[in-house]
Amino acid sequence: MLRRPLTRLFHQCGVQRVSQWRACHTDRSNEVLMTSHRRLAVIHDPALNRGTAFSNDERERLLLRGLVPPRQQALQFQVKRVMETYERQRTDLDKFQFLSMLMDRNTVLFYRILVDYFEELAPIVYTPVVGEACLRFHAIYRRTRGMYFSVEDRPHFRTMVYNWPKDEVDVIVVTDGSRVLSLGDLGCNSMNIPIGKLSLYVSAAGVSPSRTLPIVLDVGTDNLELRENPLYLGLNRPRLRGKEYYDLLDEWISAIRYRWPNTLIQFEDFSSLEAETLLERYRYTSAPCFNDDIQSTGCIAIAALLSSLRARGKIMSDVRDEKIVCVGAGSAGIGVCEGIIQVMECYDMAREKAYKNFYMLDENGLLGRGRQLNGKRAEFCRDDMEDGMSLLEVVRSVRPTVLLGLSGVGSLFTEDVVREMAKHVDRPVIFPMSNPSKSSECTPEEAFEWTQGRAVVATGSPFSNVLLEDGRVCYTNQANNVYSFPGLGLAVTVARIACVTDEMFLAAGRHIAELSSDEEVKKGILFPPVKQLREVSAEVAAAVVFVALEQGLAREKLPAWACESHESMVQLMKQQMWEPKYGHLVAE
Ligand SMILES: NC(=O)C1=CN([C@@H]2O[C@H](COP(=O)(O)OP(=O)(O)OC[C@H]3O[C@@H](n4cnc5c(N)ncnc54)[C@H](OP(=O)(O)O)[C@@H]3O)[C@@H](O)[C@H]2O)C=CC1
Ligand SMILES: CC(=O)C(=O)O
Ligand SMILES: [Mg+2]
Repeated sequence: MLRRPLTRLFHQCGVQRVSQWRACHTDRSNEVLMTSHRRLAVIHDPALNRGTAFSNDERERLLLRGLVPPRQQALQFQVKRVMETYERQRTDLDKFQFLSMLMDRNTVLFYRILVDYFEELAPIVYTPVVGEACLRFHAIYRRTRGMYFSVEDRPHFRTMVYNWPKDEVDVIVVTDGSRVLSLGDLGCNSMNIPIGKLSLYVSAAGVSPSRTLPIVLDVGTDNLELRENPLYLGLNRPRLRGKEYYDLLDEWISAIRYRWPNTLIQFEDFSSLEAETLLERYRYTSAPCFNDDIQSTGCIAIAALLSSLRARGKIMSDVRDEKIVCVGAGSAGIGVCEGIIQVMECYDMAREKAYKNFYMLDENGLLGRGRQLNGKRAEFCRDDMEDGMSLLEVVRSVRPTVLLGLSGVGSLFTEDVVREMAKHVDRPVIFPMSNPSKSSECTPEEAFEWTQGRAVVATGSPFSNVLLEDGRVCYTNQANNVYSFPGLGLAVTVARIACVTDEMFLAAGRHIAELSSDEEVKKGILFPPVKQLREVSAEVAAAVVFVALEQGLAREKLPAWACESHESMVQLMKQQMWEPKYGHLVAE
């Protein structure tokens, strides 16, 4: 990606004269993989392995003759074989494991099928199945991937970062496993989350896989069941908290920055208090970082809401008139409502006034009069309403236009609630955004049935469209932060963005809202489907880069032609994407 050019192409050289080999992906990113391995070492390195696809020439030069079956096969036939075996896996968890093993075996082949069959495979490597895989991580563990930094490693953080074999890392996704989807504290079992997120950076935005690094911070867990399980792979100690926790995080981030000063860090699935504190602590002081659950979720919610205005025949500035009930006042709920407030501000609404459009509930009901709260939550507290009102009472009294679910609790949007809402609005906007699927506040089927197909629906995990009894098809959307973070990562990598700002997510969200045609949005299709995520990511990346240029945060000098228009910037972003295909092997 706008970096090292290919140096020496060396096809013809004989093996005796060659001491080192370089596997080179002649993809558009001009990425060069270095290796001094030969024979089985090449086959056992997923970044270099190409299994039956090694050419005769490569077999000769890498001393692989006889170590792979004789017939040379093109990638497309490998894809066919892999997909046939994949289809034979019995359960979703079997499919997850099958794909993990493929990822460990052959990077190009893994990403080829992930890109080509994205719609079918994303729910396996990502939500919902990744949740099940985290619950079972200790039981199904096969091979290490990424890095673990535990409390006990603390004195070694600065040196252990050098144990990672790559000098160049574009994106790190890190979790402390304290709030994994809606599954709670899973400690070290959370590793599949950063791995899954990074596989989306690669497949959905063309970030180079060799430049990604998944990390778990093992600061202990309060999940006693896991701790007492002899197969659990994390430390058997309670979670570190307070000053000690933040000191450890400071040391970790300083070690990371010591080796990789410009790498993008994505904070993922930290529990709310830590998520918000860490974001405020590092967002402006340390090179690019963001919190996915707060900021990227805000981005896709902005997109879904603005697009829903189009679906309802309104204009974008009508966002100021929305009455929004948000169930869930954690990092995602706050991130989403904060994002929508920023949109309202864009349409000249004062922030203090904008808060009045929101009604937020937590486990104790409405955040109302007299509730003692800290931080951003306090701003959403309604002094004009009784504290603790139930969701049904709130919906009855407020008559909301929008109902958001970010509670992590399935089935909270009951028939009573949805029918009550639908009495007062033509097209109720219902976004049950919690993950995984069983935590969805309602299913699209329920939302459509209880509103006679009038609802505009977007869920966090994927659900199918719904066929009503009268033959109408009702469309569902996946309002998931996967629409946001891969494109952001591509933008940060290509333009070497120094700092990730809220304005970048805002611009991306507003742009995604315009990607569907009028005809599509009228049907309730709010943005392009996940199978078009590569295109969406290029659009998101372009929108983000323009904000970075405006804010003086892009350190890379981008080609002038690309800066001429949004379309040209999209073009540049597409050109910079890593493509899963075999390049030529070249020698050093
Ligand atoms: N679609 C997407 O892209 C994304 C979805 N999410 C999903 O959002 C959900 C929440 O994430 P996050 O905010 O980080 O989690 P948190 O645990 O921080 O927050 C959950 C919030 O829901 C509240 N809550 C719990 N039970 C109820 C209930 N019965 N009624 C009303 N409110 C309730 C909690 O209340 P209290 O504070 O009292 O405990 C808390 O405010 C998860 O399922 C996550 O997977 C997250 C990020 C992205
Ligand atoms: C999607 C996501 O980030 C979450 O559910 O936490
Ligand atoms: Mg998350």
